[in-house]
Formats: sequence, C-alpha cells, structure tokens
Amino acid sequence: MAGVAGRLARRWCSGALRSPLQVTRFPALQLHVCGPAMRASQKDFENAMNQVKLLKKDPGNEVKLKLYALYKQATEGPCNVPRPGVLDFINKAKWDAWHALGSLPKETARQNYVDLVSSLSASSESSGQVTPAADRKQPGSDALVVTSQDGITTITLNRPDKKNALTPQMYHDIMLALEAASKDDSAITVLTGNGDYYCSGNDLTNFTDIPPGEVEERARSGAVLLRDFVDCFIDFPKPLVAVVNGPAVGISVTLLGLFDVVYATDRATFHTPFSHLGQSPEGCSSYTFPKMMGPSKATEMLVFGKKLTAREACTQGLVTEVFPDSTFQKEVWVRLKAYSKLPPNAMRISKQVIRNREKEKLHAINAEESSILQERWLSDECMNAIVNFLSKKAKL
Ligand SMILES: CCCCC/C=C/CC(=O)SCCNC(=O)CCNC(=O)[C@H](O)C(C)(C)COP(=O)(O)OP(=O)(O)OC[C@H]1O[C@@H](n2cnc3c(N)ncnc32)[C@H](O)[C@@H]1OP(=O)(O)O
Repeated sequence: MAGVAGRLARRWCSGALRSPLQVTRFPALQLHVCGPAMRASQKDFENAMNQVKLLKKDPGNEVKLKLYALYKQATEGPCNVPRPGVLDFINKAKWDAWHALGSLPKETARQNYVDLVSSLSASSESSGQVTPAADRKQPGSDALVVTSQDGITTITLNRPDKKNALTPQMYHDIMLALEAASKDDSAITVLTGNGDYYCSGNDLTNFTDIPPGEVEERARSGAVLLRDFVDCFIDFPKPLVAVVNGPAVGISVTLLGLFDVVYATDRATFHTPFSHLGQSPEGCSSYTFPKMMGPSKATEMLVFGKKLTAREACTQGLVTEVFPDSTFQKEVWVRLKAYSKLPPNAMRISKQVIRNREKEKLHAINAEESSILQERWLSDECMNAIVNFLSKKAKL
C-alpha cells in the first residue's frame, strides 16, 4: 500500500499547489510574518494546502498574497527570480510579497503558512457562512479534497457544479482516501459534500462515449469497480460518519447503510430512483434498508423511488439526527470534535464488535448486487433512462 499512500500524497500536493496561485486582482501590500514557533511537518503543510481549498469565506487578496508568498518560500526558498515588468500588476504583487520574505528559512515559512491557514479555518468555521458553489473549484478539478484536523479525517466531494456526481476517478480516489484514513492517526472519518448537494449519485455521463463493441466490457469493469468501492466501506475499520449537507441521490444514499453515524441538514432529501433509471439497488441496500426500516418502507424507496425528507429518513433509521440547516455545520462539527477526543482504539474496537459479524454477509450481498447491476446496465430500460437524462428530458 506504500504506492497508494505515495499516489495520494502526490495528488493532494499537486491539487493543493494550485490553490495559493489562484491569487487574483490584488493591490501591493505590506507583509507581516510571524516569528518561528513549533515546527510544522510536511504532512501539516499538505493538510493546510488542502484546507485552503475548503475555506468557506474568501480570505481576501491580502491574505491570499501572504499564502502565496509563504507557499513559495516554503517550497522554493528565497525569491531570486527577476521582478516582473511594471505593467504586469498581478505577478509583480506576487513577486513583491514573496521577495518581502527575504531569507526567511523554509521551515519557518512552512510553519507560518500552517498557522495562517489554521487561523483562517477557525474564523471561517465560526462564521457559519456557506460559500456559493460557483465561488469554489474549477469544474472538473480537485473533485475530492481530503483534510485531517482535530483527530478527524474529512473526505469532501468537491464537484458542486455537478451536484457532486461521482466520476470513475472519484470512485478510485475515495477508495484511496479511505485506505489512507484507515491507517492515519485520526479517530473518526467523515464523508461530506461541498455546495448545495451532498451527492447526486453516479455521474450518468459515465455511460456515454463507449465505443461500439465495448459496452459489455465497460459494464463488467464498472461492476468490478462498484464492488471494490463498496467493499472499502464494508471493511472500513474506524467510526465512519456521513455529514449530509444537502440532497442525496442513488449510491450516496444506499451507502449510508454502511456508515456508523449519519447527520443530516433538514434541507437534505434521500432518493434512490433505481427503477426510473432501469437499474437495481447497490451499496448493500437490498439488505441494509429492509433490515433498518422493514421490507415495505425499503420497497417504497428502492423499488418505487420514493424520496424521503431528512426527518422521514431519520424516522426510518437511515439518518441518526437531523439539524436545522442554519446551524448544521456548527453543531455537527462541535459534536464530532468532541467525539474525536475519545480513546481511538476503544472506538475502533467497539465499531468492529458492532459491525464485524455481518461483514462476510455484506461482501456476498455486494458481489450479488454488483453482478445484477452489470446486467441492468446493458438493458434497454437503463439505456433509455440515461439517454433521457442526457437529452434533459428527464430530471428526478
Ligand atoms: C462504478 C460505477 C458505480 C455505479 C453505481 C450506481 C449508482 C446508481 C446511482 O447512483 S443512480 C442515481 C444517478 N443520479 C441521478 O439520476 C441524478 C441525476 N440528476 C438529476 O436528476 C438532477 O441533476 C438533480 C435532481 C440531481 C439536480 O437538479 P437541479 O435542477 O437542481 O440541477 P441540474 O440538473 O441543473 O444539475 C446541475 C448540473 O449537474 C449535472 N448533474 C447532476 N447530477 C448528475 C449526475 N448524476 N450525473 C451527471 N450529471 C449530473 C446536471 O446535468 C447539470 O449539468 P449542466 O450544468 O452541465 O447541465
């Protein structure tokens, strides 16, 4: 798994590298740099780079310049490139900010960067503001963001312009993130979404652009990916919490049966429109849902596609607790931070005592559901539903 960890680290790093460089239209400024304190590790630095991407408030150009300068100093050392021309305002301001750090040691710059991000994260969290989706990431880039703080590793679906629909790359990246989280020193792992949706399920464009003659092979490899993906949730060894920040559709709903705790905003809805899509249940929901809510309520959801409100989902046992949207983030994170201070080994062992005796059964159900779905993907019912969605005739 060393390769996996390495790939993850490189990905986080390269994704994060873009963030400090997204500095736009700023005036020149005077930099204030704090003195050296504790030493931040490379991991702290990488985490901070990821956190920058999740700030709920735009920190403003002055702070972005500081971040940029500290980032450059931490990674490249003192500025010794020529100053951009007088009319190149943006790059000149960036150069000035970097150059102003003089010979500040790389380690100190790294620490100052981590401290600055930490203070920004704290003020952004306490403000309780929600950033409009359009202010966040570029479409298609950095679709998954992983951060670790206060004993909590948070995996954030970050494709808000597509309602956090899951691409094949995201399935792979979530598996890698879970693998890393299972081994890191956090006590709790959280999955959540950025923007107004938690997740709109499988990206339906995954079914497009398949060359003739490759449809069967795509269905086969899709079923393998699905099976591996769901297996990671079945096997995840630590408390796994879903922070459902908005509506959830398809596989993002079915997987909730494999989470240990599900907190939802009262704005969330839960929808599994499998029949509408010519598909069938996955994520072990054919077992977990009837067990949780009884076969009849499970049928309403999984067969008839009934959409539940957050309160209904809570009554059915799919959701642990519902919070008012206005205080959702604040209340949930305060609670999770408190839980994350509990002895991690005790929590891990207790989770396993609760979950382990069903693991084998869940793996078998997952295999069966994946192979049934493989057939469904080849059906006319499924093809027609996808074509309808893509031609905008059908919206759920
Ligand atoms: C390895 C393979 C595993 C496969 C596992 C199988 C899983 C099964 C499922 O998950 S089934 C569920 C599939 N999901 C859906 O059917 C949802 C489809 N989306 C919608 O019905 C709507 O988009 C909506 C209700 C989620 C939101 O509607 P709203 O009007 O609020 O927003 P838009 O429709 O304008 O959406 C904004 C843009 O996002 C794109 N988008 C949303 N969801 C998906 C999706 N699942 N797949 C692909 N694209 C999606 C939508 O097309 C808009 O894009 P545009 O701005 O380019 O038009």
